[in-house]
Amino acid sequence: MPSQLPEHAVVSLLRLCFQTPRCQARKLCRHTLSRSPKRSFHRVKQGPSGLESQQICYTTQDRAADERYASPYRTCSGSSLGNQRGSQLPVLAKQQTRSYSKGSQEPERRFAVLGGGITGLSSAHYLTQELPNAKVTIYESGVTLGGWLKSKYVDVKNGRILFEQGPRTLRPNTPASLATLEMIENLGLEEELLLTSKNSDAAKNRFIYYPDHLVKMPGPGQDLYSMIWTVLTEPLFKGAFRAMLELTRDPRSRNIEDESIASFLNRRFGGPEIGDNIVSAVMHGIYAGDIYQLSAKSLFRTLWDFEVKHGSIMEGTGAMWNDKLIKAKKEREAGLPKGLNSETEGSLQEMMKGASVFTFKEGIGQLSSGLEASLRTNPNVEFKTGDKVTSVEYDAENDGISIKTASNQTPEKYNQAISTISGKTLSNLTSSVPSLSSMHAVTVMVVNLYYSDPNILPERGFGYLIPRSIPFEQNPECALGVVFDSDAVQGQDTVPGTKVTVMLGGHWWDGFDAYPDEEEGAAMAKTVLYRHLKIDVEPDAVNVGLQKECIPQYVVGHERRMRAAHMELIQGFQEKLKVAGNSYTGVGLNDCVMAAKNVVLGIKKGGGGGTGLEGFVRND
Ligand SMILES: C=Cc1c2[nH]c(c1C)Cc1[nH]c(c(CCC(=O)O)c1C)Cc1[nH]c(c(C)c1CCC(=O)O)Cc1[nH]c(c(C)c1C=C)C2
Repeated sequence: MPSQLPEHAVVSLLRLCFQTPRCQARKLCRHTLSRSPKRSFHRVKQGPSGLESQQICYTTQDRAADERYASPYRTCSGSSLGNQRGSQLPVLAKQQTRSYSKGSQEPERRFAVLGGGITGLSSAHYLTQELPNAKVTIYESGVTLGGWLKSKYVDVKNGRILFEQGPRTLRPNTPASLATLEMIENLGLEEELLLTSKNSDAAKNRFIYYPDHLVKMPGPGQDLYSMIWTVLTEPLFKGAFRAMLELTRDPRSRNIEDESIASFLNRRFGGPEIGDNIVSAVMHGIYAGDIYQLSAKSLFRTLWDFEVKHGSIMEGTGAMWNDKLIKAKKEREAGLPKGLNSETEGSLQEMMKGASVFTFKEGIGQLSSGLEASLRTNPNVEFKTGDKVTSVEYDAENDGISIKTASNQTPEKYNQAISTISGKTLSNLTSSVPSLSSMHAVTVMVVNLYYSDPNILPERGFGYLIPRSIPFEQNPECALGVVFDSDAVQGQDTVPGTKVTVMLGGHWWDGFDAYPDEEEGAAMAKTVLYRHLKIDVEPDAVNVGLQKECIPQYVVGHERRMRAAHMELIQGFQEKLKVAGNSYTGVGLNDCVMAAKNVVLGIKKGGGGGTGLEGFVRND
């Protein structure tokens, strides 16, 4: 019996849905939630950094021991590992920075980078690499750098464990990952990498909770018979066979400029089940967002284009697989290993070919701390932290940018600036980009839990997601999903055990003006784990963080809004202000690094250099 049969068309479609969008792209779709639990929690305190985030951690052995937080590895509020390492300027293993270009005769130019998160640090990195005579000032309103990358060690009995409050892993084998891998090599961080194998449980097993149990998603390596059995017997796949008729449905009318993911899937698959049950879960796991608001054109670009180009999504998917098979055959005939060519041989890319995801030995924060450490050794780079930018204006006299901060009302002048702060925040600093003012981002409460028992999970895998179709009574906590961290990444903790992260809120908390506090969040997470996984033991360590407005939502009309913002940046700033970051061209970490690189390459190329949003113009 063959164990690796070619993938079924439906499975191919699902995998496409699981791809990180390579989004390029105002009408806000009507909020069609059948339920919107407007619970009121008491207001949380403001976090100390510019990002509105708040954390508390305690162990069940010693919750009240506040003095624990004196240790940098245990400090809760904003002192992530990455930040802590960076602020002490550690000598990273093999820390080195190789130049991309040498001996440049470039005139000295002053650049401002707004935001000290991963996009800001990457932008500064590329500016120093590509334009060696650039003087770079990084503005960060918080006191620490690294943005949403928040890795933190917590002491537990007999050892320490790593908790991630933001992104935890990166995908290595996507076009967007190339820039990140190149940057990792450039920073000399290769030896710090931790890879999760494609053969691991985490790579093979991803679950959706529906209606009252975990259902394994069909994926590579699964045999066709068990896939068919799952699709036939699990209520999760209701509507899958009707979905086959997609092939026979007419493509959309040219008048539809964009629509919500729910509307797109409903139209193509003849009912809401696939969207509400499967796709809504996946969108919870990437955007913590609502498929009735998120843009199909922006986030499902490939499928969106298939509909028009091939007449149906299924036909497009078939054609795509055919092209892939032809390409693989050609590569085989040329004697090259799968997916590689002579340029990638021996590189990190080759090393990554067996990996499903990767991170660093001391957490994802090592990337930002590595960048920060490298930038701090560069005399051309200046950091301005703990000071809020209050205005960004076009400086007509010098054809540049002038920036004011809370502590300095005398404008600082720059030749150009790269804004990596959220689109909405930027629109509040200038009257020239009104199109970004309606951008919205969701808030997620992230609850990390550690149990010393390594065998309490009923299944091994990456974790599970919870679709919108789970009734409120069964998910009053508004849980989005649970990551099985101890399976997803191995090698970061010094003691065995089970580590999970429960994510709460997202779009379910849209419109809330107060959120659960840390104790409530911890209690809610434990209730979720009991209801879904029957975990009834107390965790040995808990770490709760409220990540305010952490994931921008690319809602219907995102492309049009980005095109308008592009024009506004040209008109209002003569292309001297560029934008990059998760508000625009993808919410993933890889997307952010790639956006930073593209913006800097645009500047290097000369001319206007673009705005960072020119892809939306070409894309239409
Ligand atoms: C349950 C909530 C969330 C989980 N992760 C995130 C949320 C809101 C955030 C997130 N996850 C991904 C991204 C994109 C990052 C990138 O690619 O660099 C973000 C911002 C990746 C991702 N996670 C899942 C999928 C299908 C993807 C797309 C890329 C990929 O295939 O890796 C699934 C997933 N996320 C979570 C769980 C529990 C889960 C699946 C079981 C947690």
